[in-house]
Amino acid sequence: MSEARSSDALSTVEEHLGRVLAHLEPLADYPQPLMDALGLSAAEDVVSPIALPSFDNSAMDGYAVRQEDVAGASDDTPVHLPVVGEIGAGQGGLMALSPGTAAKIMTGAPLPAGADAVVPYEWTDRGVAQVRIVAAPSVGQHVRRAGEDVAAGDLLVEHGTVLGPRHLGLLASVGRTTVRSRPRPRVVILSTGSELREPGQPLGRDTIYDGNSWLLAASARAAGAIAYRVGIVPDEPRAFLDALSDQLVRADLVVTSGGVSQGDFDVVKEALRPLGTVWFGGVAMQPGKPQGFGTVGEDRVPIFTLPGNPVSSYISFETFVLPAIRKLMGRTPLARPSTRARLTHAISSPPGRRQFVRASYEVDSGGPFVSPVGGHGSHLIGDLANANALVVVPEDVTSVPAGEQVRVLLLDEEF
Ligand SMILES: Nc1nc2c(c(=O)[nH]1)N[C@H]1C(S)=C(S)[C@@H](COP(=O)(O)OP(=O)(O)OC[C@H]3O[C@@H](n4cnc5c(N)ncnc54)[C@H](O)[C@@H]3O)O[C@H]1N2
Ligand code: MOO
Repeated sequence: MSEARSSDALSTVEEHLGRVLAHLEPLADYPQPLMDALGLSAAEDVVSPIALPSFDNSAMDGYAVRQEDVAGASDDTPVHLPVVGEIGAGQGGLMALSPGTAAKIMTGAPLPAGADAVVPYEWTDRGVAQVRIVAAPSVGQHVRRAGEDVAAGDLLVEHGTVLGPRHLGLLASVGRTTVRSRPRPRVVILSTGSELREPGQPLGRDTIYDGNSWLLAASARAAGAIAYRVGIVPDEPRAFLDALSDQLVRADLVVTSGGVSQGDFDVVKEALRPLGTVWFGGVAMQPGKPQGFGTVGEDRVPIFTLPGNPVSSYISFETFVLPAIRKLMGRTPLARPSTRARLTHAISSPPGRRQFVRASYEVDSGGPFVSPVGGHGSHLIGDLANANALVVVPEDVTSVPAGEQVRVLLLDEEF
C-alpha cells in the first residue's frame, strides 16, 4: 500500500477482504518436528519409505507352525509338536521352522521362515518342550503380512492435508521425524486506550478492563496462530509507535483494537496515517464499520487496526483476520463456511450494511434454528459470550420475519 487513503464511501465486506488478502502470501514451509506440525497444513506429499507391516509377524501369542502339520487337530485328535524355540517381539533373527516342529511366538514377533500360521495359546496346553494342539488355524491365520497395511511408495498424506493425531501417528510409524508444513503465524495483539486496565488491577470510575486483547489473542490462537498479547498502550501516538516497533521483530501479523473512529484521541489513526502505508476507512457492515489495514516497518508487516468496541473487534476478527491467518497457514477455505437455519424472532437491520447478529444456534426435530441473543450494541460482551453463531443479514435487507431461513456462521465449528 503506497499511500494512505480514506474515503467517506463505505467499502463492501468483499472489497475490504480482497484488499487484505491481496497483501498476504502463505508463510514459507519447512520441515517441522512431528509434534509441532499438529494442526498445520502439510506442504508436501508424504510417500511411505517402507511397507507396514515391514515383515510378516504374529497377530497372537501362541505357536508358529506349518499349517499342514496341524491340519487335522481337534479335541479328539490332538496334534503334538516339539517346541524348538521361542520368538518375542523384537527378537527373531532369521530362524527357520523345520517341518513337524513349532516355535513359541509372541504378538508382533517375526514369523520364522517356513511357518504359515499361528496357533493361539488358547488352542493348546501351552507346552514348553512339546505342545498339544487341539484346533487348526487355516493357512495364514493369525499372521499379519508384510505390506498388507501400507506398501512402500504409498501416498500417506497429501499436500494440503491438515495434520491431525492419526496422520502424525502414521508418519512416525514409517520412521519420519519431520514433515514439511507451514508454520503458525505469529500474531501480535495490542489494545489501545488510556481508559484500559489489566485484569487484576484496581479500577477507577472512568476505567475498564482490557477484554479485547484477550478476546483477540484467544481468537488468534483458536485459529491456529501463535498469539503474543502485548496488552495496553495509552492514547499517545509516540507510545503506540514505540510499542509497535518493539513488536515487529516477532510478528507475521499485527492486530490492534481501538483508536480508529472519529474521536479526538484516535491514537492508531493518528500514529499510522503519516506513514502512508495503512488504509483507513469504513466497511459496510455492522458491527465493525471503522477498519484499517496496511503494512508497517521495513519488513512490511501486515497490520489490522480493528475498532475498539468489543463486539466490533470480535466480528472484525472473524470477518477479516481469521481468513488472513488461514491464508498465511495455507488453510482452505479461508472464510468460515455458512449454513442455513430458521430464525425464531424477527430482526431489523440498517440499510446498506451487512449485519452480523449474535445468535444461538441449535438443532431439534424440526431442524436447525437460530435465535438472536441480546441487543445490537457493540459493547454487549456478555451477550456475545452467550452466542455461538452469527446471523448474516445482507446489505439490502432491513427486516427479516420470524420463521425465515437465514444464513448463519457457526462460531465454534472446526473448518
Ligand atoms: N462520531 C462517531 N463516533 C463513533 C463512530 C462514528 O462513526 N462516528 N463509530 C462508532 C463505532 S461504530 C465504533 S465500532 C467505535 C470504534 O471506535 P474506536 O475504534 O476508535 O475505539 P475506541 O474509541 O478506542 O473505543 C470504543 C469503545 O470500546 C471500548 N474499548 C476499546 N478498547 C477496549 C478494550 N481493549 N477492551 C474493552 N473495551 C475496549 C472503549 O472503552 C470504548 O467504549 O467508535 C464509535 N464512535
Ligand atoms: O461498527 Mo461499530 O463497529 O458498529 O460498533
